[in-house]
Amino acid sequence: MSESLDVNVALGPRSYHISVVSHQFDRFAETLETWMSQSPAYHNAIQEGHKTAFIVTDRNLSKLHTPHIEKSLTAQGWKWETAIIEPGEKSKSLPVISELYDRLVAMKADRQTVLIAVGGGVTGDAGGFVAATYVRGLPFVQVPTSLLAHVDSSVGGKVGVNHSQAKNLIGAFYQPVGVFIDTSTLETLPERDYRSGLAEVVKYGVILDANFFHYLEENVAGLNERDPEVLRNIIARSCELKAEVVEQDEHERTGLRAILNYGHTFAHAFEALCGYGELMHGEAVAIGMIYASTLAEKLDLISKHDTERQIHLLSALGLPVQLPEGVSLSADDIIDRMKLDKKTVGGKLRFVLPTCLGRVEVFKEIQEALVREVLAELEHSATATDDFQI
Ligand SMILES: NC(=O)c1ccc[n+]([C@@H]2O[C@H](COP(=O)([O-])OP(=O)(O)OC[C@H]3O[C@@H](n4cnc5c(N)ncnc54)[C@H](O)[C@@H]3O)[C@@H](O)[C@H]2O)c1
Ligand SMILES: O=C(O)C(=O)C[C@@H](O)[C@H](O)[C@H](O)COP(=O)(O)O
Ligand SMILES: [Zn+2]
Repeated sequence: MSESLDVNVALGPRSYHISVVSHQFDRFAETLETWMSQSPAYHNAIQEGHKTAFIVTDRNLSKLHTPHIEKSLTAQGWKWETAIIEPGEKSKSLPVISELYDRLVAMKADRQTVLIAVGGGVTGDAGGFVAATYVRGLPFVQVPTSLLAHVDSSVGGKVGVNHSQAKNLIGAFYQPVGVFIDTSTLETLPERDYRSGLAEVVKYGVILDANFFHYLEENVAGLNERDPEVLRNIIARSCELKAEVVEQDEHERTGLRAILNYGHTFAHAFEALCGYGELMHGEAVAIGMIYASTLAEKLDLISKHDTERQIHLLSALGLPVQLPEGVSLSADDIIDRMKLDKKTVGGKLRFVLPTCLGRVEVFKEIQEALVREVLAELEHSATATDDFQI
């Protein structure tokens, strides 16, 4: 994976680059300066020599890859401070955000202080929310280190934290100045976190690209072995697909961007009800996609065979396709939590459902009774090919 690759996210004055490289952390600060110089909002900072950064990272990354970023910044004459948050979903919370604000106050950060999030989706979402809100906006750079963050969370500008009742309920749309993906970080990513990222990759195949779905089916072995060439292909294609959607509907106003939420209406309810961090986000999305696809079957939108292909691929990638053994959630609770989903309007649930592999639509008038049928059916079904436990 030596060649570098660049995906552009074209959003007018908020356009930015996603740079996909391998073993090139020593070039990070140089790349950052190039991006800032090209940005209409921040080119003055570099010209005037303001080179101060606030790094947000989690405790695991602080011992692995964050030191490379710090070293690169120092070599290029930057001053920086690092704030370390605890790993895991519980850090996507307002108390953690508040602690980060305190650190920025203590270092007398100003509007030219660059916030660099080094970590998985949790660090990117929480760090990004701080960047969006502190002094009404700091320049923000994503250095994603998990597969999920490479293919999804670092791109598109959704930042925020969870409410105890619902995922990502408090947040903003705030685009980064650039996304620096060094795929070498995947060498240290634990297995469960790696597989969680694969769920969002499968999602892109179902919602937008049947050929990509087929590519994933054909490359299960390479995916399971983290084959560098396969990884590079899936990261690049996922970023391209997400960029195309975000470019057309940055703020999820037309409904197009909502397609990226396939499986998430169920998934977010499961994550909140199981307790944040019990199910990984990607695991919940894998299960949620099968619930959504089953709902689509009931509406005669998709064939049983197409749901089975998803079950088969997700299972082959070591992902759950039903709630873990021992987890029993009431339908009332699930529907209650789904009503807090950001797609819900006037108390009516909206679902992103497949009409074939490679295509989904947003459906606004789904009978609650049908959703209850799916919840009841799948709670006791034996769809998974492997047992999965959290
Ligand atoms: N903003 C978006 O568009 C978007 C998209 C998808 C998901 N998300 C959010 O992303 C979060 C999930 O992200 P995640 O799966 O990356 O979780 P995470 O940030 O909790 O990372 C998972 C675990 O992997 C560790 N880790 C990360 N990179 C590592 C590496 N290279 N080596 C060793 N350990 C490493 C972390 O320390 C953590 O323990 C969820 O909160 C989800 O809601 C956001
Ligand atoms: O970027 C998007 O848009 C997505 O929906 C991507 C999702 O994978 C991601 O989990 C996102 O955080 C969900 O957003 P939300 O608006 O449903 O909270
Ligand atoms: Zn997601």
